[in-house]
Amino acid sequence: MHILKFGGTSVGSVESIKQVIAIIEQHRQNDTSIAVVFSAMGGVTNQLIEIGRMAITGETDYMELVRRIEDRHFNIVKTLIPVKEQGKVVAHIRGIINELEDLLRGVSLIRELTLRTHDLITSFGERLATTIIAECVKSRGIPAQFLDARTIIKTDAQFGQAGVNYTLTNELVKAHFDKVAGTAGAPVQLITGFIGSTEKNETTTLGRGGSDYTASIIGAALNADMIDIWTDVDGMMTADPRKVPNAFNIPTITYAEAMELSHFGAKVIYPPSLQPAFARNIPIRVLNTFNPTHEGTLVSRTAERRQYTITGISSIDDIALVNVQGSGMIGVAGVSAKLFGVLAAHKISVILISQASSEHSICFAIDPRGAENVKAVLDAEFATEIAHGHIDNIAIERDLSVIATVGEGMRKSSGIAGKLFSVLGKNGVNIVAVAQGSSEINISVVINKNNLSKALNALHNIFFQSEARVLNLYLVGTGLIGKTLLKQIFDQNEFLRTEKLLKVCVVGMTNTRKMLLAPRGIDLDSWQERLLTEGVTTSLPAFVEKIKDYNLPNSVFIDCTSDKDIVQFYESLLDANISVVTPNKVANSGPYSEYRRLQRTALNRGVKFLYETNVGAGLPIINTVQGLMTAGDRFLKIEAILSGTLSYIFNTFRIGTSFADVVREAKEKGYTEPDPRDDLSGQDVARKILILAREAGFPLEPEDVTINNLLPDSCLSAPTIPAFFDELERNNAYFEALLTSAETRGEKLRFVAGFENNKAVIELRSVGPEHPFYMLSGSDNIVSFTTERYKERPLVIKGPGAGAEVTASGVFADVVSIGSYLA
Ligand SMILES: NC(=O)C1=CN([C@@H]2O[C@H](COP(=O)(O)OP(=O)(O)OC[C@H]3O[C@@H](n4cnc5c(N)ncnc54)[C@H](O)[C@@H]3O)[C@@H](O)[C@H]2O)C=CC1
Ligand SMILES: N[C@@H](CC=O)C(=O)O
Ligand code: NA
Repeated sequence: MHILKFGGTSVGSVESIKQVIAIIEQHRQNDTSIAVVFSAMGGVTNQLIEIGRMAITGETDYMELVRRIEDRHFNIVKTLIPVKEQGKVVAHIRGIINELEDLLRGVSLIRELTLRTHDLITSFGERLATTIIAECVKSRGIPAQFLDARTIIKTDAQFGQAGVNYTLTNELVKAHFDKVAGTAGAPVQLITGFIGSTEKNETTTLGRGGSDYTASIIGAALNADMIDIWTDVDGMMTADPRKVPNAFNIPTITYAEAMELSHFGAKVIYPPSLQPAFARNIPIRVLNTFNPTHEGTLVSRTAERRQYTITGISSIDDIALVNVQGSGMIGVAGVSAKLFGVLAAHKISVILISQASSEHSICFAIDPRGAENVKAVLDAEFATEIAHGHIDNIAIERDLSVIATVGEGMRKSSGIAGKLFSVLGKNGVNIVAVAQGSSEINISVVINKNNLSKALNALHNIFFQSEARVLNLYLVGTGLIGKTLLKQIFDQNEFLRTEKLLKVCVVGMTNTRKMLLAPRGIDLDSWQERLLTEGVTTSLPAFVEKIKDYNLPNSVFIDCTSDKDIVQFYESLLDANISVVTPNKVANSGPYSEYRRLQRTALNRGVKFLYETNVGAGLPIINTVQGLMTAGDRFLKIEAILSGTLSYIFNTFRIGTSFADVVREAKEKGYTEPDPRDDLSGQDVARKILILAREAGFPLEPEDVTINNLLPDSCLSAPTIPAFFDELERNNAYFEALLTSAETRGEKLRFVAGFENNKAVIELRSVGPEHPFYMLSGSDNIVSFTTERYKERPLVIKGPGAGAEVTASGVFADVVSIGSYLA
């Protein structure tokens, strides 16, 4: 025997009922013997409750609502039952509605609605729906029979949530089905869900999940092979898809997992109502009436081997935490008995409990609507202990959520809690309380409500690993480097997704004109167009505020500008657990205290502040220095060529050519700063040697760097970029003279930065063929580190140190390393 149960949405409309009939026909064709349980048409139970309420208050419009229910049912008859049979069915329905109307007239006369009558009124929903569907099924030539569950499910008289008399019920169910099996044609039993009756034949209802309960009771009594719960979603999902867009279907789940998940708000099924089936080890499938070929979710005693260690993540979005604490609780037996005793006596349901082994405090989560009441109750109950100072005041904390990570797989593997706390920590989600039952299949954490979505998505992303981890990027600056970076991300995304399980998603971008924020991602093959058409006028403060508001997990802010003002936002971004990656040297080359503060903030927040491209573009210079420092080496001397622009210029400039033109070429090749005066003035190199010295452990200030000028004063003081180029033209002879003097000695011009004995000096030198800096070409940078461990021969890094591709690539590598760190 196979039991099918269809919920309210499955029987809510003409179309869905057609679908239901098709599913029943399918089973008949497959020759499975079935019994089918139905809920009321979607919304009808609530309408009946409302009608009852109106009837006692004497509001007469309730008849209008009754008419609406009647019409909805008549409409099914008119569309799904052949005309010649309609009269009979309409009369039948009318008869049932008359009975309801008589009952309501009684209620409105005596102005009283007992729970008993309330149950009777609500029973009409299932009775009407099942009656009609039975007629529809029969009119299709399928042998079928309406079965009023009140004749087989016997309960006590606890109206509203009646307790089932299993002994009697099981007997009646078996007897009925035995009798049906002996009947010619063995008609399919179409059964009203949700209702039963007392021994005195008074109508009762079975409480929450009532129709599932009916299916479960009958399935258990008949020892069914399977129970199918037909609903309007493709089974249970790894998380609520409204909160976690990447959630997906769970093919198999155990009873225990289903129970834990549903306690934490996953509402597809209500497992307590399936208890009779669980007890008999009857598998239950959750299926979608509107997508009947989908495999749905199989709930059974043991789940098959899983790909993931956890099965699902669920949450209760709004809870309050009650904290009872005090020195008088330590080692005193009976405090928790008293506490939970009084909560039970006041019918206060506790969602989660946590007590540390110090016994100094117990905290528990409750529905926030009851928080005031709980406080009053506990204040009264513990008045003496509070007065004597044994217990501090009872404290209530609000605006919290609880997230439950559930899975049988957690029982056997270590590191799950570590992963969970680590991912929340790296995303700046503070954990207010934790609970793990000894069954080990649920770890619950209480967090601030405003972090709920971020936490759910971050956890889902990390635990369901075959799904790529998402990095959410916000890019400021879509100039040379920014644009190249976007292109590189676009080209590399597929590789990162498949090979590194990393999904890099650009969710915001801005330049000086327009900004665009799109938490669902911006397509990188058309970002220019989107920024132009959908972007709004740039406001950096607004952009940053929005980033914080979105509170997306694994967020990275990328500054691809050379702007000085933007730097002021770094600290607050890091503070909000957003990593920062930048080629912009401004932040790291201001006052030492500011440099230090950013480092500290990132460290304290567990996020990253990365700037490999501050020195030597994509060359691994900063990482190398940091690596040596971490390993305890000490820096003695740094000597370097750190300007790609100046390297290019001195490798290209020849007597008889225009120095200004060579500078223009460097700019066109993407080597210069947005303002090339920064390069030629030595400013850019000064920043770099300062940053290197700081990374090497020396707290230098900008004024500790001496720049021996390369340019004549008139060039240095040029007020605009065009004026600067004019001055360069005018001073061509000066540059030729520099070059000639070097060449006559067989040397080359090099703009060298040096750091030794706490002093940094930058100057133009001419070096001979024996010098390691002689053999450079193009935009090459070179840096030579003499350290305690690299004393005899220095550690040297050399290669192109400027240009769009190599710089963007260095920025990209920083971004990807954050992806690995977060994983
Ligand atoms: N070119 C190279 O080889 C290297 C460059 N860098 C650094 O990369 C950074 C970017 O350089 P480029 O791309 O060449 O500059 P760029 O001038 O081509 O682009 C700068 C972008 O930033 C935007 N921007 C500037 N201020 C802004 C603000 N306040 N709000 C929003 N957007 C703003 C501009 O609209 C533009 O889109 C600079 O800091 C530079 O020092 C670092 C290493 C190497
Ligand atoms: N303008 C810089 C670019 C890298 O920082 C240079 O020329 O080196
Ligand atoms: Na670098």
